[in-house]
Amino acid sequence: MGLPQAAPLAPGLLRPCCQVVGVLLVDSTHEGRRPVRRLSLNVSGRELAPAISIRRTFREFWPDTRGLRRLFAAGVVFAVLAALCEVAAIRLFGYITDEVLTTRQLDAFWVPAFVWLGLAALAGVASFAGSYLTALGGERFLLVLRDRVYAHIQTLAPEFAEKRRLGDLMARLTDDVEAIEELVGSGLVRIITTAASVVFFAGAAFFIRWDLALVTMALIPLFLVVSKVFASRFRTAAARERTSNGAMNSVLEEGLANQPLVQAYNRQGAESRRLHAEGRGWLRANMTQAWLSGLYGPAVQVIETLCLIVILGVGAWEIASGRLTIGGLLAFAAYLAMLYPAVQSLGELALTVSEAAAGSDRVIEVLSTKPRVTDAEDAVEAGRTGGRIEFDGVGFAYPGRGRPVLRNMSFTAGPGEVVVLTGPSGAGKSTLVKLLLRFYDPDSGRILLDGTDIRRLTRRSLRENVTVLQQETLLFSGSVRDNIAYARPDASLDEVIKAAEAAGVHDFAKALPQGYDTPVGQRGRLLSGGQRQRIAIARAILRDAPVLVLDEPMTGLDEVTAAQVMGPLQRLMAGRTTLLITHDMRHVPEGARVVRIEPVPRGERIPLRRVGVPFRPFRGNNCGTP
Ligand SMILES: Nc1ncnc2c1ncn2[C@@H]1O[C@H](COP(=O)(O)OP(=O)(O)OP(=O)(O)O)[C@@H](O)[C@H]1O
Repeated sequence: MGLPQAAPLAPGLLRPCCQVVGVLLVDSTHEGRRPVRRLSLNVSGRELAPAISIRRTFREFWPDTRGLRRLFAAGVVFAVLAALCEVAAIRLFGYITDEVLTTRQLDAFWVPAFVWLGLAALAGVASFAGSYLTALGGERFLLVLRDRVYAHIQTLAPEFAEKRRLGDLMARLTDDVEAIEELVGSGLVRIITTAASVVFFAGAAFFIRWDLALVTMALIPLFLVVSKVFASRFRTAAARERTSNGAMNSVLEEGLANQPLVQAYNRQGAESRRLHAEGRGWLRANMTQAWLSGLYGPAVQVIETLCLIVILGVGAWEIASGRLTIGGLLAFAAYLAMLYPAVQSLGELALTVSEAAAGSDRVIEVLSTKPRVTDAEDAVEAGRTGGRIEFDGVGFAYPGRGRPVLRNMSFTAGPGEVVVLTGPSGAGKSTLVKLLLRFYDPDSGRILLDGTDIRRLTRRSLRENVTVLQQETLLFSGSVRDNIAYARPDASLDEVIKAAEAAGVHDFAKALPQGYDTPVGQRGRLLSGGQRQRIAIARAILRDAPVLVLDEPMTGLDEVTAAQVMGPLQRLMAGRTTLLITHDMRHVPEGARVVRIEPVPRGERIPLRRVGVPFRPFRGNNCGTP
């Protein structure tokens, strides 16, 4: 968001002439640029954007413009061509004034008039081509950037997203990425073409009368001072607007995502008031921007008027003494009428650039977050394993938390076996799964898959061997078929139906309005809990991994539904290594081995993370078989 644009650079060749013919020769096209209303730059906290480094921004993102630089270069060339046409057209206007209007020689009118028309057409085409190519380059750059940031976030453990508010991450992937584009892509084109326009219009004015040009150029710093005075205030107002916009989006996102909770607890009024309070903050921030925009235009107009009055005064004197023609004066004034907005634009660009760099800081922060767990350099592909799991003296504390969650945890589970992990809430059962999937590595001990330490395997191949059925069934908003095939997008419809039959999905899916193509709604909310669970089981069957982790698979299901799910679950478990996390021993299959996990007592500490250091046992063991 920048200050209101004082005047577009290449709005058409007639504009300068209209201004010149007008009484005050003042550019009257000032319009407050409506602030772009985006998602927030900062949703997670109230602090404004951190310090910026433009050089760092270019170092980080310039390589992403590879393949697009020709588009940007062509954008510059066409925009510069359009500006040159403007320069030539103004010159023609001066010529027509002196050779046709003053002398009343109508014959001399036609040639310059047609050339002028030709220039207007050329400028129009060049201007169109310039803005189209720049937009194309800019949009493609955005695509590359967004893909890159999103792909990076996907390499980070789920903890990264869990610790942040969704709105904040969304803002980084949308607004902030856009801000970078405005600096490194189209912004750069704008800077170059605006600077070129300044040189052209100033050069043309100097060409007509260098001494007069020097006098009027002396007033240029006034524009820069005004821009500077307004810029800092505008930046603060814009940052505040983004912060309150973000807060508002967060309230909206949370309120809509938790609508059933809001309505069940009769909190509709409270949620509306929360939105209203944030909306008022947004309103205030926008009003500050509005009055700054409103004031900026007239302030600039006064300076422009002052400049043009000086030109007219000095010009009249020069004409009277025969050193300047009327056409020369009008062309001179027209060049200045084009030059001042261009200078002003440069001042505003500094603001746009600094704002854009603020957004880029937030994206760089994401990109510089390194995954806690990476593949070892000599990591090997696991291939399809037998699925034998061994936890060998595993100890773990979440980063930043001194107190360990797991301590000296040992157990094994082999193919065809069901190991039930049970214990009080918070004992660390789900943490075991995160370690098994290598979202984290243990601080001590090791986890083996078919006898190989999982730190020696690539994460991708390790995870291909493990299927997790989460406590909260996770579905996407696609169709029933999409959700089952998520496990293997290349699966045929027959394979999907086979998995669906084994999971008890087929009967209810057939009865849905569009069968397997019926949308399941946001997070599968158009289905019942039991149906969602069975779709998740079908997905797991289709995936066919040797290790299966069931995290409270019956949570939220009534007895009848739980019984319906039990059959498909047992089919799914058959022949696999199953870790069943549950508090509810009613659904534990016969012959299952039970491992009870106790919370680590308070006051127990864990040595700092030393991956690869031989295991040193702690006192006691928080794992046992009851
Ligand atoms: N990302 C995290 N960062 C820090 N602490 C965490 C994180 N996730 C879980 N914890 C903490 O680790 C402990 C164990 O959590 P975990 O989810 O493994 O327990 P659980 O045995 O699965 O509990 P439940 O039966 O209630 O699901 C808890 O005290 C929890 O607060």
